[in-house]
Amino acid sequence: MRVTIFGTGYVGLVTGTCLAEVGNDVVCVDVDANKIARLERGEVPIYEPGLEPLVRANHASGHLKFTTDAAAAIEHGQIVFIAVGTPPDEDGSADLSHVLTVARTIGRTLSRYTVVVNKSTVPVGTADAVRAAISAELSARSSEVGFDVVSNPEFLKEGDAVQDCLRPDRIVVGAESAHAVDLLKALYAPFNRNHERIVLMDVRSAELTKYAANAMLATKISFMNEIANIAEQVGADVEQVRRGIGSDPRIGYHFIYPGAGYGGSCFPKDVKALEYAARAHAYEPRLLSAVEAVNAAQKRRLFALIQRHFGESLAGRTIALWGLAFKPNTDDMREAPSRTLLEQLWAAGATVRAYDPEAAAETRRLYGARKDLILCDQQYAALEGADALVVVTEWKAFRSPDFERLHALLKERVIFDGRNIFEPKVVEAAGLAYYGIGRGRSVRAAGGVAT
Ligand SMILES: NC(=O)c1ccc[n+]([C@@H]2O[C@H](COP(=O)([O-])OP(=O)(O)OC[C@H]3O[C@@H](n4cnc5c(N)ncnc54)[C@H](O)[C@@H]3O)[C@@H](O)[C@H]2O)c1
Ligand SMILES: O=c1ccn([C@@H]2O[C@H](COP(=O)(O)OP(=O)(O)O[C@H]3O[C@H](CO)[C@@H](O)[C@H](O)[C@H]3O)[C@@H](O)[C@H]2O)c(=O)[nH]1
Repeated sequence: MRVTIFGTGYVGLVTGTCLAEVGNDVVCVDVDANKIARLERGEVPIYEPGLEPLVRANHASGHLKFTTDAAAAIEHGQIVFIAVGTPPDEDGSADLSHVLTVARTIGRTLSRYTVVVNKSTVPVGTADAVRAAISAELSARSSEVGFDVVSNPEFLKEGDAVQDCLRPDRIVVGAESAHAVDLLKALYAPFNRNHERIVLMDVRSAELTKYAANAMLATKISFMNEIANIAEQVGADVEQVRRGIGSDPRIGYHFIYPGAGYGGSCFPKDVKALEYAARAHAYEPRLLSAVEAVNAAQKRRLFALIQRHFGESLAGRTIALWGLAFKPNTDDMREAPSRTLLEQLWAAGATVRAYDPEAAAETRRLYGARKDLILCDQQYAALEGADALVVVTEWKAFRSPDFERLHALLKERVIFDGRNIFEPKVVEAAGLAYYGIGRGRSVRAAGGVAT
């Protein structure tokens, strides 16, 4: 099939590449000429495991093309995907300007029946707005070309994006047109072989399904962070509690890891956008507000533990950070808990020595050169001259460190484990003080309950 994808970010590039991989002819279009030039040279602008070789192979075979020429791209596609950003506006609502710009471009160019598929995360009613924007442009040039608008939200996770796209656990399709449904079924057939993954529904329900999924996952995390904070106060270990509740299949082991708070480009913005939409429809979303408030406080938790350990002033202290990306296997720093911690540490006068396997360049782009940030290219180099180690992102390489080396390098011999990846007893046996998230017993042993 001939497919066009607007937007070559995480969603557009991964979707386009996976569709090309199964034999479709895909044209990816972006307004960012620099990004397109890099992709043309075989450079993938994001770190996403497994993506670069697939992009290169499909580009070389001619199945995957990149362009800034929107009109030519629209001409190409039987199916045109919209996969552009929907960032939060100042009031928390989803900014639909990129989506609607693409819709207008489609309306100005369309010359034959096309199925327009919205993959961006958008509030309920956006498909109607996209349809209206295309229709207005078609009427302006007295064109009667037919088209359908379908909602097909994306559920891929950064760091696992290629696998999620090649092996989706569900493909939500919200459509009113039987012809559009048939076309999408045919397009997704290679990803839908072992059992039926397509969940068909009406357009508005599909739009809401995306927000419901992210809000549910964010709720699980905030719930668990709340339990962790209670565990800390009452002297229980949330890791034992996590295993105790996860074994109940109604609860499950997924997405109940407490930590430094959820970040990334999706959960924070999507919870806010759903809250905004609820209020716009005269419903007060009390649970969503609490999910967000718990998360905002959780992002400040590590700093509270560090400050309590060192006393009021951190001026002159050097803190080593392992992990800057919002989660492992990505270089994405959007809404990363590390950013809250960095900014709090700097405001308190501390210097940070940080190591992340992939996010150093992004950190440099965000913060520029500053003398209270030293980006190290090796995980133990971050510890040189540092008072304490803070684990912010649970990269695999951090899971089994050489604790004797940590003991030798750290001046104050204390570890703040923001992802609970270490066993407190093992750390303490190596002569280091241990603070985790919600691990009350060791918090007490190390000098008091944190508030
Ligand atoms: N990142 C994820 O893991 C993820 C997963 C599921 C859904 N989503 C949703 O998918 C959408 C895209 O997210 P993303 O992370 O891929 O965004 P992104 O910011 O990585 O990429 C968006 C791309 O769209 C391009 N763009 C903007 N306006 C354009 C236009 N008029 N024409 C062509 N290109 C244009 C930008 O230049 C950019 O390259 C968002 O709504 C997001 O919420 C993201
Ligand atoms: O038990 C957990 C699981 C995750 N997180 C944090 O939650 C955030 C988001 O993680 P994850 O969901 O793995 O990454 P995303 O790439 O943001 O993916 C989410 O957001 C995407 C964009 O909408 C959706 O498509 C995905 O289904 C959804 O998982 C990260 O900061 C994680 O550290 C926790 O704190 N505890």
